[in-house]
Amino acid sequence: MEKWRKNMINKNYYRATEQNCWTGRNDGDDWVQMRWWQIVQAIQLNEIGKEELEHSLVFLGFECDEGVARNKGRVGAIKGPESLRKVFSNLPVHFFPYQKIVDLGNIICTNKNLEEAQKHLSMTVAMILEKGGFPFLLGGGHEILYGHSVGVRKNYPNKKIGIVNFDAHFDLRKPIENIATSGNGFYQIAEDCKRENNDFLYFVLGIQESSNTLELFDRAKNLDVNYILARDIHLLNIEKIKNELKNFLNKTDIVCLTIDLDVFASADSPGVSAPTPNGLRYDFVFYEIIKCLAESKKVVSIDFAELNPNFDIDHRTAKLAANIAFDWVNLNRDK
Ligand SMILES: N=CN[C@@H](CCC(=O)O)C(=O)O
Ligand SMILES: [Mn+2]
Ligand SMILES: [Mn+2]
Repeated sequence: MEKWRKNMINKNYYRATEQNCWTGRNDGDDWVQMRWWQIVQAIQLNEIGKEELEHSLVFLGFECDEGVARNKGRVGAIKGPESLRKVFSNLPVHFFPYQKIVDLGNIICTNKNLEEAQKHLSMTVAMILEKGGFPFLLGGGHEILYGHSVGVRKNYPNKKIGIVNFDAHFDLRKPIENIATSGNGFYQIAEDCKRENNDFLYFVLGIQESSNTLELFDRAKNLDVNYILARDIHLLNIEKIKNELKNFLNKTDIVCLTIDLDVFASADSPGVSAPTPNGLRYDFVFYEIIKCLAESKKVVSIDFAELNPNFDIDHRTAKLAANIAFDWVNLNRDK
């Protein structure tokens, strides 16, 4: 029996999604009338065969905010996956029959054992990739990133893996006694890279000077992190940003994309642990960056992190994430 399958039969870290959680407005059954809820197929982890994930976008939730709690943030991201599924449900289908969507359910962390939950996440991500799917991960605190990236590394041990992060924060805190949090995922990855003799290829866009200490800036410099401040992400700089991103992408074979929703302005994205009043907008510039990533054809997986429905006025943050998801799928559809 495959290792991931054996582990998943122990249900401590996994909850399947019921098909009926995918529901929404019904405009009819013709494919030009359809919404995502009508095409998503909920499949239990232990039921899948190879053909079911091939060329599929595969949702996998990470019901966890233990990393946020350990980082002294506002908890609530454990309910992020549920909220994301709700807003994704009503998105119109602009790609059928090009794109199949599967929902594999959630990795859960109900016992504070974050490290074990991250292991299960990584195992499942590796399995999805191995079976030809595109992991589309629904957080969860930004501790989702570590499990995500370890899973990608498992499946691609010899590739140059770049990580592109949209975030107000570097997430380069030094772990105390090896404890994972939502604020140290990139430090953990940097350490792994050092140990395994891999390049640490990290590009982060949207950094706020006022949300990161000089120590973190220093660490970013020492680790050769490419970063662009939120303040420098605007129309006048668009060619420069795209060039920097393309130069980074050229150093990589494949890329994981992670979107910490606190990168956006808190007016648009209030539902996070650490809101950012002067964050990014989802405007033309952000779309151009996403388009540049899609055109590279190097992105193998995505996660959305830090959605905290407790503070999400009008579901603004979840809907913003849904818009990114919508654009991402349409930018990548086969024409
Ligand atoms: N995931 C990262 N979170 C931020 C939290 C900042 C805050 O709570 O204000 C960090 O660790 O720096
Ligand atoms: Mn952040
Ligand atoms: Mn983060």
